Formats: sequence, structure tokens, C-alpha cells
Amino acid sequence: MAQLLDFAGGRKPLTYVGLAISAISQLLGFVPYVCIWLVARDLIEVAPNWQAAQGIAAYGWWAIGGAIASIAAYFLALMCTHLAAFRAASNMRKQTTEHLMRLPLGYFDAHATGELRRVIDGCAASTESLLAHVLPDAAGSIAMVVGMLALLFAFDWRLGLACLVPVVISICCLMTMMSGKGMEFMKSYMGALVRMNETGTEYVRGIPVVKVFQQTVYSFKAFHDAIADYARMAQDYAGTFCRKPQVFQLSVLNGLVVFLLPVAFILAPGEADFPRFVADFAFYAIFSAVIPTAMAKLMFMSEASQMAGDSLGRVRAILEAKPLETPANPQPIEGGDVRFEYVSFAYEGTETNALDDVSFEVPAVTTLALVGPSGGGKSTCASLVPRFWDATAGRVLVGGVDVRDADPHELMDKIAFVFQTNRLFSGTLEENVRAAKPDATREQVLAALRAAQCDDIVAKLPQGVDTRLGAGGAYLSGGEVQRVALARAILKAAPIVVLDEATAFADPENEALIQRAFAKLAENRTLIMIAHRLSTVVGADQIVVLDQGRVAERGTHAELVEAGGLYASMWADYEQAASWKIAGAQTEAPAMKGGEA
Ligand SMILES: Nc1ncnc2c1ncn2[C@@H]1O[C@H](COP(=O)(O)OP(=O)(O)OP(=O)(O)O)[C@@H](O)[C@H]1O
Repeated sequence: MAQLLDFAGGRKPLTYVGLAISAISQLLGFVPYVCIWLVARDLIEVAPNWQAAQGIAAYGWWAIGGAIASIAAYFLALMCTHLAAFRAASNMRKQTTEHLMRLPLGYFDAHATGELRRVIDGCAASTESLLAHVLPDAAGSIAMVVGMLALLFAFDWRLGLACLVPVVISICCLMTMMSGKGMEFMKSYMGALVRMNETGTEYVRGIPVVKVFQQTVYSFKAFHDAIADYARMAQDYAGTFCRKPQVFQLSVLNGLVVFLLPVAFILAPGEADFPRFVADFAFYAIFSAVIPTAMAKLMFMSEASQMAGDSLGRVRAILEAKPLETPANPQPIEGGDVRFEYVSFAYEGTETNALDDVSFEVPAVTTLALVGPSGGGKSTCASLVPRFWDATAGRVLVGGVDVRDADPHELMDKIAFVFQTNRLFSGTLEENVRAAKPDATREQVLAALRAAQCDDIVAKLPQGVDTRLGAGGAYLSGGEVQRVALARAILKAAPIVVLDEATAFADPENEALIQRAFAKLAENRTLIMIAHRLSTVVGADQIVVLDQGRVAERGTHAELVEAGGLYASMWADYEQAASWKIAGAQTEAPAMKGGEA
């Protein structure tokens, strides 16, 4: 709770004020009950001469006044706690979002954006309801229990004791449900709930695959099992474990008057002031109705605090993620060369190195192609240049400076990264390109689009560059999206470009355009390209072949083919596949000219 309240910052005291007012509000809520008792007492004293009862109306007004004051105080309490809760939730969202901005980009590979969104938004919302509603209610309930105990003993301690018995039984029942085996149940129950949510998300994401392969719902066994597991857990907890204590608890609380009657019968004959005794009994009989409400509120409190504890844990996990270390005295990056010196890297939680003792140098304004078998370490290698991750051993130098000694903003300015799966956000085509350089003029955006061979895209869109893309707007094909991403990189005008070339968009027309865009991008820039198709690397100044995280070979295309190693065999496979393609195309369409094939 203390950790949670820290998020409220300057509004933290408002929570305490709110809790105090909520407690006062509950105590004011007793006033009508006391007034009813006073009325009953006065009436019983003068019975049957009812007219003789004085001050009945005054008690009525006091009761109304007490009830209104209690409600008004409750509103005031909620206003205070809401102000603090909103601040705590908004600070929690701000702090986690700000912290995310300082985390290495690789963090977002390991943590899905959906999961992060749920933590930032969902968890803040769940703590908000705890601070705004549950906590003041709990303060009220505690005041109610304390006040109740005082009142119970103030009127007639023997009847008070009779009221207390079911309360104690009820607390014992609650404790049985909430401690020991009950807590274990709750933990497994929460775990089953989380698993069901996770597998549910996986299931929804996989629906296209299920449809394509004509699988039934049950083909998603994990989701089905998680639902069954959750259902079993919920049934076990509610139906088997909680049934007895819950039934017992509710019965004793709601049948409180049953405990009063025998005590009243035993005590009544010996009472000197019988009318007073009857009035006291009436008070307890009416007042006992308050007790189950107070207990129910305390029950909600424990459930909500368990949920908030879980949420806080998830938020803390984000806040404790190690941010990118920034140097106290950053060194300026001069030049566009990139150098890997004995670089090794292992992903968090893995034992084998994804990169092992990798060294190479890319002089400024040259092109380096990273090739090799799948899983060889190409993407990992490229992602160390813009510091998506930091090397575990060795160092990566950009412009002669270790990337860890450079100002992260300057590093980002110097490097443009084109991902394999590029994302366009909801906005116009112009806005999407301008994202790379917010102060670019319209002419510069258009020039970048032209250089990235996007003229056909602009021409086909109904409002040209002003057409909205994404949800509710126009959609672009994969190859077209890649060219728009290249336009972004061209507009950014960074001296170094890291390019993860996509394999999926290889139709001949798009490929030719993408190749031309690559050529434009490489003009006057250092280009590090992850190549999945060997056709794109032939002209590279240098090719590094990565296999199982190690540099297997290095050289130009001609040198590597000559060397007859891994690259030569990959090239031979590539040529063979290409000749199959041509042969296949000629068989299918004998009239097609060789060049078109
Ligand atoms: N986020 C990650 N967490 C743990 N291991 C990872 C992660 N990303 C990649 N790896 C592992 O690191 C190794 C290198 O992967 P990497 O993606 O760099 O290879 P690649 O050569 O780019 O492969 P591909 O050509 O298939 O894209 C692989 O063994 C892979 O399983």
C-alpha cells in the first residue's frame, strides 16, 4: 500500500484525509440507529400513552441530519481519494511509459506490445479502484466495527456480547478462506486466470491459421485446456473449498438476531428496568443489520488488495528493467564507419551465445552484407549497431566511438534502421514518411518518396501523399510498405543505414523497384544490409558470412565464390534455384521472353 501511495506524489495526504472522512462518515451513519433507539426508548417508557413522548420529532430530524451528513461526508471522502487515486494511476502510467523510453529497443522484442499496454493501462486502472473506492470503504468498515463494538457494549454489554459471537465466527470463517490452503487456492486460481488470458490472446492471434487449416476450436488445445483448468480451479475454490465456511459465515451473520433472542429470554425476567431492556433489545435487533455490510466490505478489501498487489508487481517489473546506460561525458561520433571488435552476445535467459567473438570493419560510405544460414546471428549483429542491445563482451564502434560512450540521441540521429517487418501508423502517407524527420518540408518528403521508387504508390492513392493509411484508410502491399520504409530512411539522411531486407515481397516488379531504392539509399552512406537473397549482395563491397554466431568467411562476392566455402555452396544453391525458376517459368509459359521470366 505504501508503494502504491508513493505514486500519488503530492496528493498522497489527500488519501489519508479521505480515509479519515470516510471513517467519520460511517460513524455519522450510526446516528439514525441511535435515534431509532431513543425513539423506541421514549415510546416504551410512556406506553401506551404515546402522546406523552416528547422529542420524537427532534430525534427524527437528528436521524435525517445524521444520514445526510454521513452521505455528504462519504462524497467528500471519495472526492479526496479519487483525486489521489487518479494522480497515482496517471503517475504510474507516466513513470512506466517514461521508463520504457529509456529501455533498449530489444526489450520490446521480448515483451509483446499488447502485454505492455495491458500492464500500463490495466494495472493502473486496477490500483485506481483500490485507492479510490476500496480503501476508503475499508477505513469506513474499520471505523464501523470499532464504533459498533463501542455501541454494543455501551447499551447492554450482555446483548453486545451475544452480537459479537457471530461476528467472531464470521471473522474465523473469513480467515479460513483467506489463509493457508485458501491462499494457495487463490494463487493457483490467479495463475489459472493469467494462463487463460495468455492462451486466449494466442488463440485470437492464431485464428487466421486455424481458419486456413480448417481446424476446430479444439485444435487450440492449450486454450481449451486453460479454460478447463480455470473452470476446475474456480469450482474447486468456490464450490468445494469455500462452500462450507461461506454458508456458515452468511448464516451466522444474517441470522444474528437468533443469537440475541435466547440471551434476551434468559436476561428478561431479572430486569429491573424492563422497558429500557426492551428498547436495548430493539436497538441490537435493528443494528445487527449493519454488521454483514461491514464484513462484506472487508472481504472486498482483501480481494482488491490481492489484485492490486499483483498489478503493482507487474508495474515494478517494468520499472526494474535495466535502462540503457547513458555516459556521463558522451563522446561525439565522427565519421560513418562501423567496427565490431571481438563482439559476443547472449540473449537474456539463454546460455548459448547468439554472437561469438565477431570482428569486422565497415569503412564509411561502403556496403557490408551479412549473410548466412537462418539463426546464424545476422539480425542480432545488426541490432547491436543502434544499441537495441549491448554486447556482452567486446565492443561495437560507430564513427570511432564505442556505442556505449556515445549520446544515445546522437547515435539514433546517425543511424537509420529499416526493419524486416515495417509498420505504418494510422496517418497520411506524408505523415508516415515525415516521422523520420519531423521538420522536413513537403518537397523533401516527396523527393524521398521519389528516391525510394514510390511514384507508383503516390499515383494510385486517391489523395496522393495526403491519403490516410491503415485502419479506415488505404492499405499498401508488403513490398509497397517496404518502399515507404525506405523513403523514411532516405529522408532521415543518417550517414549509416542498417537494413534488414525482407524476403517475402519478391515479385519481380517490386523487387526491381526495391533494388533501385536500395541503390539510392546506399549513395553517400554506410550500409549494413542483412541479405536473405544472395542476388542483392553481389555488388556489396564486403560480405560477412555468419554461421552459428561466428564469422565463417569474409570477402567480396568474387573472393568468396573463389574460396569455395560456405558462401560458395550457398551461391551454388541460389544459382540452381534461380535456374529452376527460369526453367519452370519457361515450361509454364513457353511464349514468355527470357528477360520477363
Ligand atoms: N529475442 C531473442 N531471445 C533469445 N534468443 C534469440 C532472440 N532472437 C534471436 N535469438 C537466437 O539468436 C540466434 C541468432 O538469431 P538471429 O535472429 O540473429 O539469426 P538470423 O541469422 O538473423 O536468422 P534469420 O535469417 O532466420 O532471420 C538464434 O539461435 C536465435 O534463436
